[in-house]
Amino acid sequence: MSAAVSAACQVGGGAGAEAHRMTSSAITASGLRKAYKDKVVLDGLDLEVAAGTVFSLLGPNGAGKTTTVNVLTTLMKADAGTIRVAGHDVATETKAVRAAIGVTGQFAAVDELLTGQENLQLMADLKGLDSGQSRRIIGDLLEQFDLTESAQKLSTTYSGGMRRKLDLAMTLVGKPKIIFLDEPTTGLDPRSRRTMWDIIRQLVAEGTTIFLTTQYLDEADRLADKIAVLDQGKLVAEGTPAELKRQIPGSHVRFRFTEVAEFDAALRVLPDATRDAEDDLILHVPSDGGAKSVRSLLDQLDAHSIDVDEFSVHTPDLDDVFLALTGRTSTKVEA
Ligand SMILES: Nc1ncnc2c1ncn2[C@@H]1O[C@H](COP(=O)(O)OP(=O)(O)OP(=O)(O)O)[C@@H](O)[C@H]1O
Repeated sequence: MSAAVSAACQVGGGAGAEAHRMTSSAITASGLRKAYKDKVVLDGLDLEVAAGTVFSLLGPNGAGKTTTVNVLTTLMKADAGTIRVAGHDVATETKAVRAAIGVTGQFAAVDELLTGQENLQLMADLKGLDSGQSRRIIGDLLEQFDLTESAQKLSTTYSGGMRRKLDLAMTLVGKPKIIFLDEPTTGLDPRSRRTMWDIIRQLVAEGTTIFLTTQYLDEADRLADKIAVLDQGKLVAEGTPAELKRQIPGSHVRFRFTEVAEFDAALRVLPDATRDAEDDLILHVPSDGGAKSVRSLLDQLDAHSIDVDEFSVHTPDLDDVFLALTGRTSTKVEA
């Protein structure tokens, strides 16, 4: 999402200027369709995001995530389908939708010629806050985002992490009920990423709804109440992280042997074992991965004097889910 897009949405938000009707669904979309000429990008999408939760939209590059966000945030018109955001129809109540949402893009909407404080002040002025209100809100946000010390410095001197935090802080000036976060931690170091996660959790604890697109599956795993996987314009799976993980083959223990003879013997002793596709000294044995089951497998090998070089327990993560559902490895996993 471009800075212009991000800025347009932020400007559109209005500090609670318009009371909006909040239902238990913050966002509902049904039959969403969008095509660029004859290329269908969203092919009858249905979405439901409960208020006060984190909803994560995952998908490979080009799946249609940004198009979905653009349509939900009024920046682009859908070809068909109905969408309600914060209780308002996106097609006919654009202003009310914009007043209820904030959008933070991958590319910061931060003005580099201004200091951190001035950027926040600009947002406060755009929202029409009086000076008392804006001083209090800006002070609180600078403190919450650990930016107080850098507040008087030009934002061009900020690190990537600080700019993203400032970008999100600017979105929060208007106290949006629903925030669209487009890849909020891409390129951040692990510490900044954790700070961002804490901020997101705190926002949700206060009742904000977060619509998160991310290329980090572990991020969706940690933050999302519900995940939807988009592939070629359709949702191929939807559920809690645990539900999605249950949809794919379960955990297993991986044994490595040093000798082919040991490997062959183990294959005879452990009837459920299967060969690794790439390494002919590795076996996989289905298991819940618990200490008891692993000990029992090791005891069986021991009883036949079979030496194991090393073993590891593998439980499915969202990467496995993504691979199983889309036939592609996702994206990136945090180091
Ligand atoms: N303005 C446009 N005109 C034509 N095709 C477009 C336009 N915008 C996007 N597309 C195409 O629509 C598809 C979906 O794009 P979109 O940006 O929504 O995907 P995405 O899931 O956000 O991808 P990424 O993870 O790479 O950002 C892609 O194939 C893209 O090339």
